[in-house]
Amino acid sequence: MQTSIATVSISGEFPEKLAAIARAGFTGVEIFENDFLTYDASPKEVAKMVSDHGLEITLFQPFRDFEGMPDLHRARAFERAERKFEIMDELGTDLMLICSNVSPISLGGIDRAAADFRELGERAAKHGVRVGYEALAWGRHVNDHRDAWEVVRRADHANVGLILDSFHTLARKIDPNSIRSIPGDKIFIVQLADAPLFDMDLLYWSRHFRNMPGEGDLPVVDFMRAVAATGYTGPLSLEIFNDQFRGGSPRAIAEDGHRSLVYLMDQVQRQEPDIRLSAPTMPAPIETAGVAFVEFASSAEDKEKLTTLLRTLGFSRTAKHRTRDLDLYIKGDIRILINTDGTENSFANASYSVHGTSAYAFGLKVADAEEAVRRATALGAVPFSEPRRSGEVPVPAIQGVSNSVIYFLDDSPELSRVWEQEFEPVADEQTPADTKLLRIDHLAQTTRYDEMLTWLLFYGSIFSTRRTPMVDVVDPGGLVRSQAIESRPAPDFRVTLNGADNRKTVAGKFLAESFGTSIQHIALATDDIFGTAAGLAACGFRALPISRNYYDDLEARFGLEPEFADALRAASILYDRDDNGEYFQIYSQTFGEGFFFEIVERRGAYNGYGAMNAPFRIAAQRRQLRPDGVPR
Ligand SMILES: O=C(O)c1ccc(O)c(O)c1
Ligand SMILES: [Mg+2]
Repeated sequence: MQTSIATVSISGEFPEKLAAIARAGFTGVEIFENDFLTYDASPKEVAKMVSDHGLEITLFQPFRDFEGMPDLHRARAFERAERKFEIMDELGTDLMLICSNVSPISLGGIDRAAADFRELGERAAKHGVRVGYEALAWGRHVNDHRDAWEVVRRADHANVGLILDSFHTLARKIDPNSIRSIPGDKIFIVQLADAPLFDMDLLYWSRHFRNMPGEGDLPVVDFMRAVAATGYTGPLSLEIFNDQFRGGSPRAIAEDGHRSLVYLMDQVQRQEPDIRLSAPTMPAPIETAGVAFVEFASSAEDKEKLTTLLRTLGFSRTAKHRTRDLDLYIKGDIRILINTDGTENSFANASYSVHGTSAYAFGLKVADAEEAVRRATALGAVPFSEPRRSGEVPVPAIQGVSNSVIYFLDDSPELSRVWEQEFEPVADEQTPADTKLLRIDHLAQTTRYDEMLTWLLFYGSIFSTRRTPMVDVVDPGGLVRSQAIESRPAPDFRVTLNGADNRKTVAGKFLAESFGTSIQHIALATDDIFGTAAGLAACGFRALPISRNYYDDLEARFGLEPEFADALRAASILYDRDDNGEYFQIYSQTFGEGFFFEIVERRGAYNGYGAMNAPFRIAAQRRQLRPDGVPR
């Protein structure tokens, strides 16, 4: 599988772009003419830079306003094209993209366009190059790949072919299956891009909001299945115009791009098993059966606040590691580890030094832990391992969001032994009451807004998941965007990703002051919220106090019985309801730089996260962080 990406997709200067593209594993690059024109080097020098990176130039583009021009302009268009053919010779590439004409003076007519392309094909042949015709979604006369194909078919020249671009086809809602009848050898290159669904001017949408396949809402997999059915075996080339990517990290964007292509082809292969694709093979998307544990990094002095908080939540210290300073707290099915191991080469220790006390790792229950790592690494994730001490079980792991670690546990004899083998039980003081906590409902990870797509793609490609729509959460300090990813078929593993733009929001402050820790809160599930509230009170838990106004509004909004509203208010329980069921939430006070626990009960088939309640939670947290409401 030849992978390629257009230079426009990546930020930075030309050399930086090329380095990032090569490093991410692409074999080819589309030279976007402007990137080349604005860079001060001869075509030969650029050719050398590209080949020094082990890359091939798959395409030179775009050439605009060529076909169907009135006479005088027509001659000029051919002269312009020939000048570019000369440059292409020095660049060492043989394919140029011609996008459909947008000029108001251009004349329509399929046969006129075909005649122009036939003549251009003749000239291209003399230069030993080929030209490909792409229908821009906003082309003046040609804006549909089916019409572009008809032009190419009628031009009937070996050096003239079709260029498909998923955005142009899918943005216009053209059935991608119309591609299946095009001969694969007449498709000269395939450009791929996804985009979030917006009802917006096509050109503006395309130039600013494209994103990597799998990051948006377009049916790029269906598009690519149709392309694969034609027998096309040429490069898959990303062409992503995105304002955020232009300013992003060249390396991260290139890595996301490569992951998106590998993931796309994996999906195509699974859905089109009869087509032989040269895509890497890997295990199927990982199904997860929930969070096995969350591990905090801390120090002997610092851990007290956390252990106190855990005790008020009804946890007790159940076991300790046989050779490390690592304590295990259990409540229900929830396992929390506190790692205060000060060994110099321990990742927990390094993590604590940078971030302070924080949840730096979690473990997921899967069917086959080794296989999970194999899929993740096939998709570009980095395996994680640490020096082991004698008696320690090697638990397969990968690096996760922002320097976190994801471990995988399965029921194999070796891995299912890990708790008994590595930990010895301790007789701990029991908490005074049962808080009825059962399991981890979800993990909430905070990232910078511009990294959200990276992590959505990370989880979405490796695991079998579904995404909920993105919601805006208003913090007085700015907007925080939140999107949940849930395991499929059963939503046993849920992550909410919260993207913070600035450090004035509660989420942004947490991110800034913990130097990029990701897990900001852990939601624990109960099936008896009022029983839990009573247990928590007996354990000395102090809930985040919620304003009276909230409850008055709640009562009115849902028409609650006053006694029920009073019960909610008395225990600082937040409430939500939709057509599927009900949701109850209790928040802990914040800890450290803004970490907290949440306790939730889902009744019926409620599947949300109480987004409507988030502003009230945030306001309450801001009151706590500083009396005047501004987080320090
Ligand atoms: O936005 C554009 O003009 C443009 C140019 C070249 C392309 O290949 C494309 O898809 C869009
Ligand atoms: Mg294109």
